[in-house]
Amino acid sequence: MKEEIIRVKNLVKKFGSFTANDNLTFDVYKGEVFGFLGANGAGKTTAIRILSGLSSPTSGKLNVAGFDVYTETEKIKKNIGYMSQKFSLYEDLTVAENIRFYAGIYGISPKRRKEKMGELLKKLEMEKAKNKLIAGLPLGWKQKLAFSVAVFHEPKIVFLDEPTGGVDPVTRRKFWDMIYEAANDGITVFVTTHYMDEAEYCDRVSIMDAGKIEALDTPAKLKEKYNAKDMDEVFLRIARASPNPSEGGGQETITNE
Ligand SMILES: Nc1ncnc2c1ncn2[C@@H]1O[C@H](COP(=O)(O)OP(=O)(O)OP(=O)(O)O)[C@@H](O)[C@H]1O
Repeated sequence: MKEEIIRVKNLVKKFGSFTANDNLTFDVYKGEVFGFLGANGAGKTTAIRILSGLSSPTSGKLNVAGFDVYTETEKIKKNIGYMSQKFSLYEDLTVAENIRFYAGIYGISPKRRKEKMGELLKKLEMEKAKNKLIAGLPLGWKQKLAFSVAVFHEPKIVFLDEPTGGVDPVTRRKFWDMIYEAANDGITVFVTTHYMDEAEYCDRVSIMDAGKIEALDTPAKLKEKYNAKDMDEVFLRIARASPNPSEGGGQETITNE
């Protein structure tokens, strides 16, 4: 039996008279890798911020990891991890300082933190970079570390908002190995991406356009339904460019390299 770990019913988020999330209804199952796709400005980050307890919905019924998004945001924050392309690590702190900082936020004991930090640095092959400032690290390393820090406290769900932006395909593939590893450990992965090859790696994919979910299914079923050879074709049939290019809009689908 599939168990819903995220339940969203009729989510509406308005900014003034503008509707960024227009009546979204969907569930995410425990342990799945759920792709949350849409063109720039479709409303993905807005929904992720709400699901992470960082912003309030205008209306709708939402439950994340067993907690209500209106009244139990602190509990939600303890049970999730969050990584965005724009905000993740502190550039002016070292690798070890960042790990310590996030472990502290999530209430991990110093003993456990020490053990886990050793394991993590070994796994990432970053033992020698332990005392280096984040600012000087290659982007691919930063992303791997940001992801590891986001799941350091073994959350039930990790939200990844465009985690692989700007890195080469090989680094992206390696990043996805880490995503699968987390999913195998039982962490539900909720991920946004503009890379359509990554959409193929997801168990299920939702595609948003102008604040609405236009399609939601497995990549195989979506390709069948839209008679498309790949997810890039599916995406282009569904998603349009943002209506307001000054808000970072415009189509930005990145196809398979
Ligand atoms: N705080 C805010 N106030 C007003 N409008 C906002 C606010 N936050 C987001 N928006 C608008 O809501 C819409 C959806 O934005 P959102 O960032 O959720 O899109 P997105 O799908 O994540 O896009 P991208 O792929 O570019 O990250 C955009 O038109 C954006 O300008």
